[in-house]
Amino acid sequence: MAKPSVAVPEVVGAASAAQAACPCPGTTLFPYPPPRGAAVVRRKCHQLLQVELGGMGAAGAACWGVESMRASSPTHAKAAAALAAGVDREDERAAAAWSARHPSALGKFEQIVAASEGKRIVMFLDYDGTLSPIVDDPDAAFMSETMRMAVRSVAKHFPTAIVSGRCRDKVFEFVKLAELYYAGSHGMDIKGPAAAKPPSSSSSSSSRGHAKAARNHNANKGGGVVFQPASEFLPMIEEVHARLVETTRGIPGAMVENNKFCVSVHFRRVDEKLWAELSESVKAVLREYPKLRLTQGRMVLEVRPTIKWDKGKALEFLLDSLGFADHTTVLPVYIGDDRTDEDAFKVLRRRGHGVGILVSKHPKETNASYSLQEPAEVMEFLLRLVEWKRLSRASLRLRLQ
Ligand SMILES: O=P(O)(O)OC[C@H]1O[C@H](O[C@H]2O[C@H](CO)[C@@H](O)[C@H](O)[C@H]2O)[C@H](O)[C@@H](O)[C@@H]1O
Repeated sequence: MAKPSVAVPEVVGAASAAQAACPCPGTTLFPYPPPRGAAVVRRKCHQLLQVELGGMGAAGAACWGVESMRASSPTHAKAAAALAAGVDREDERAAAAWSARHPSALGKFEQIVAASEGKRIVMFLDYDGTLSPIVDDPDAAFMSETMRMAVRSVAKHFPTAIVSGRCRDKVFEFVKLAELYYAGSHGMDIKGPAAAKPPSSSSSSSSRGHAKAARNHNANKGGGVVFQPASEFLPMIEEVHARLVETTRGIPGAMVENNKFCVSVHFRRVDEKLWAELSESVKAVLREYPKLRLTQGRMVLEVRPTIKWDKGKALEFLLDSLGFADHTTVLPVYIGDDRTDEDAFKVLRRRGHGVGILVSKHPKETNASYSLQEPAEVMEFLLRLVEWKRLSRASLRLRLQ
């Protein structure tokens, strides 16, 4: 009889309080800086709803603005100052409750590996904020050589995928490991290593759900999987990218990044006084493209197709098409820091199978079960996994002698 995949702490408390106070059913809140108690969460509700409205398409996007942009990254100077300003008792209690619900994946390492007993771990890693620290210049978000070595070691033992909002080629330039799977453009551009196992036709129910999608993918020459569910949007994204470059040209610090199937408009280096103007310019362009929607990440506005595809779908697609859908033999582990990673955490939670790990220094609404504070802890976790695997293999060899 298969063991349960992993103990998943319930998400209750502050989040529930916030959701109860919010008028939109099903709205999930991911505030930056994180609220430190239910009362704060309630006060912030309106602002946070505005953040999430970014996910409701260009029309919905018209509702949100500077407040949500201001709330979009804990690295924002004012947010950092607020966090440094002191922590009261209520804050401390809320932080402790959050840590109990999302304990450190390092502290609970034994629990996580116990859940993988008899199963193959499949590793999914976000890039920015997970493998590389958040920096001002998106083109300079380099990964350290030690992190690269850790990921390489992990990939030797476990099938490993990078799932990023970035263009796939760009994230590959940063990671530089040919042996991995890559899902770029928030999962809309998936490619496996040349020597990857060809997609199998698994018969699990979730696989059947992806049957149509899977029919669209092609085998690489070397047998790897390639899947681009938003390919029809390519010309539109090119056009919108050019329009956004043009329209934001006069706003110092604004940067428009072409991520192939989506576009990022960065405002990390834009003076806060100009955020309203920037967001208005982006929304004005998007009004002409009803098939595109606007979401928000860490100090970035993200323009993407309205198709129902996200990092969660990419995770399911990879699991299903590579023959890793069977929860009795596979344990997916997903590590990410951003709102877009929540789609993947939700999938793991819904399947009741797998380990979601949020990278965040601060309490933050999440569907992940565990937490790690920063990329340095991600690296430590990866190295511990490698060491654990090495030791368990060695002990198995001894037992077989
Ligand atoms: O899914 P991810 O791999 O986390 O990609 C999400 C976005 O990451 C990048 O932007 C973020 O990181 C930059 C570098 O640290 C930072 O300057 C920016 O403020 C962050 O939002 C990337 O540039 C975006 O295109 C991705 O959508």
